[in-house]
Amino acid sequence: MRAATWKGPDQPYVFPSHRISRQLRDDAKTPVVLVACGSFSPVTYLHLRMFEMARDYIKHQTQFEVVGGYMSPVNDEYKKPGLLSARHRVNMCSLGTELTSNWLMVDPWEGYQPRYQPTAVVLDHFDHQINEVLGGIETSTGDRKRARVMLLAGSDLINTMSEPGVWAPADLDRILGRYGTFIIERAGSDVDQAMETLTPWRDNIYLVRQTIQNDVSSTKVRLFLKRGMSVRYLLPNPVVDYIEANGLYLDDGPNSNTSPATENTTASPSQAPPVLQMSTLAS
Ligand SMILES: Nc1ncnc2c1ncn2[C@@H]1O[C@H](COP(=O)(O)OP(=O)(O)OP(=O)(O)O)[C@@H](O)[C@H]1O
Ligand SMILES: NC(=O)c1ccc[n+]([C@@H]2O[C@H](COP(=O)(O)O)[C@@H](O)[C@H]2O)c1
Repeated sequence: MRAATWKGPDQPYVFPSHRISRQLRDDAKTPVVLVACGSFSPVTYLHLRMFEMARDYIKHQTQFEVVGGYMSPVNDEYKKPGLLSARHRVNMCSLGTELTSNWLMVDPWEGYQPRYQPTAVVLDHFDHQINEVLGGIETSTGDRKRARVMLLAGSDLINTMSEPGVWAPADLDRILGRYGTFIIERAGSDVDQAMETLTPWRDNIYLVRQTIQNDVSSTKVRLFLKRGMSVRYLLPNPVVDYIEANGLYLDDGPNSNTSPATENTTASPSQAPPVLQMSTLAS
């Protein structure tokens, strides 16, 4: 197995690139690398499925060609409720991607940093690694094309982009103007309203509808685990085994009374745990 296990910030960092397609299949297309930023505490099948939905959409409806996909688990300093250490989250994402997919990877870089890294900085990191360090993607004639790094996110995340104080305006301009995003529709998040505020960047925002609705969330999974209920078939089996072997999520975990922190900004009220979901399960 080639799963990148957590080595810790003291070990030399190596950018994972073992599953990047280094050559374009269709020279006319623009290579794209999908990057999902999030807590992944723990990673679920829905997180993995987001990449497949985006790849199908890209294949059938755009002039892009997907050459790689990454999960980037957020730094511990994000301090969101239920956020387990980056070590465990990276290990779980590695098990989930390496054992269930042939193209997805996990980058531990965010977790290795001494502090929280805003999403714009994370996308800059990927852009640098793929286009400067690796030199982009080769065409059939041996030329090299820059890959577009694009954010992959659920519609709840895009909704926070229209809320004051959560994202620095310069960061939004970099994320949506320079990079762009694929948004996976999420039940309960009205994306149309958010899109109105984001119209300056609408050409760089692609909305992917979920034709088979799946509303698994990490919050619900954590609640099941805390109550001793099964989460099998909501997450990849190796991740379930890892959680059991390490006795994870048996209590509320770290940051249970805090809101997530972002570098430049105040925390978003919408990032608090979903009260409706909690109370629905609390009977
Ligand atoms: N059911 C879903 N539908 C669409 N997008 C989702 C879904 N679950 C998670 N995502 C997206 O996956 C990314 C990472 O999510 P995150 O790790 O915060 O998962 P989560 O399940 O929302 O976590 P939590 O329940 O802890 O808030 C975010 O962009 C989020 O919008
Ligand atoms: N200002 C910012 O860069 C900013 C604001 C809010 C969320 N985020 C990112 O979005 C992701 C959100 O993850 P959660 O949905 O788990 O809270 C995290 O990776 C976080 O870093 C970034």
